[in-house]
Amino acid sequence: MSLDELREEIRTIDREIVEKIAQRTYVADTIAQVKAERDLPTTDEEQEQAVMDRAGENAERFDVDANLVKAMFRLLIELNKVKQRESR
Ligand SMILES: O=C(O)C(=O)C[C@]1(C(=O)O)C=C[C@@H](O)C=C1
Repeated sequence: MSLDELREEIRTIDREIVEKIAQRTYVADTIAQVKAERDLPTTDEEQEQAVMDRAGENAERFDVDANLVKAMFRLLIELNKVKQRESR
């Protein structure tokens, strides 16, 4: 494969990553609506721990750095919490 072809592959993957982040954010927005309707707090620490544990397991499964993957998920969770707080 040429350098251009490899970079084209990266370009496609990068777009897919952003698409998945958008999908995750959309679902989290929907969860936020449900929590607001039920007067539940925006933060659910047990759920956050479950997300982080899964992130670590999936990192191991796909042989990527667990700390890096967990840092990314921590950021995604924090972004959702900021959004959820703002929408109340
Ligand atoms: O599952 C929820 O309750 C969410 O709001 C989603 C989410 C997440 O991004 O995974 C965000 C904030 C919560 O503290 C826990 C998890």
